[in-house]
Amino acid sequence: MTDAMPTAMQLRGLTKSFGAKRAVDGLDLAVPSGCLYGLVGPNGAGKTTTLSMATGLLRPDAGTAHVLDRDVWADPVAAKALMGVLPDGVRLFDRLSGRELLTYVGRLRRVPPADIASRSGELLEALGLAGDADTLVADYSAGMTKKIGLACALVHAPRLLVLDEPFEAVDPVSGEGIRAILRRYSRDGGTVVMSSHVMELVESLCDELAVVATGRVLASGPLDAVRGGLTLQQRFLELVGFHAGGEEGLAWLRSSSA
Ligand SMILES: Nc1ncnc2c1ncn2[C@@H]1O[C@H](COP(=O)(O)OP(=O)(O)OP(=O)(O)O)[C@@H](O)[C@H]1O
Repeated sequence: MTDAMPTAMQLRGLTKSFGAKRAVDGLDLAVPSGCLYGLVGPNGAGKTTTLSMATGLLRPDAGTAHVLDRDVWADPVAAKALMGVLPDGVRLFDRLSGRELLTYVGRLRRVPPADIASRSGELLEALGLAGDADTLVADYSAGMTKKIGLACALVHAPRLLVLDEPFEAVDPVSGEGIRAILRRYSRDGGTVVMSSHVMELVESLCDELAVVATGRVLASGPLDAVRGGLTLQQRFLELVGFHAGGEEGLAWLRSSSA
């Protein structure tokens, strides 16, 4: 990382409401180039909405999003060419096999055909999908679908990867494979922004992070600075507020009352 490198992702005052619900509330974020950046927060914190606005999938009500100095909403073609995105819950063309889907995405991204073939083979192998390369994506499990989505995000060798819950539904062996891919990608100068609920994962993988709740950043920066001597789990609970109790009203769940 050098001072000359542009900030990989810069969000300023991002805001989005759904009806009366303010999902993202003037959110600022600066992700340095070359780092593995985690976005953590409780359910409904606004992580997916933020990443959708940052990647050109959802138009903000206010604020700006830049990736590598390109304005995502003023110059979407240039900005999107620099990014690989694994969105949450977006449908893939699932009547294609894994290999066909990668070929399709590679062609859309103008990757030369010979490179698409070799990169697809390597990605399918690295993600444990080689044996299902010719199976329809519609017949993939949730974890396999996540992995082929990640392969699609990588096939054009983007400079910035934006991943919404990349480890969700993924088994531990594949998870280790994905970590290795992301570490290598970052070592080679790529930047990763990923959301996750798994604190141990963020702690072991990410250099920097932001804790988000109710659409705002509660804390951000290098991992050790955010943790402040605690585990990330402890610091997270401290920041978002842990409400113990509430289980008193569930007495009917006791199996002995059946
Ligand atoms: N399309 C939508 N229409 C209405 N409300 C929405 C929509 N998308 C998100 N929201 C609301 O915006 C808030 C933020 O949602 P978002 O999906 O961004 O949170 P999240 O941090 O990604 O949550 P999770 O960790 O549960 O995936 C929530 O209150 C959610 O109900």
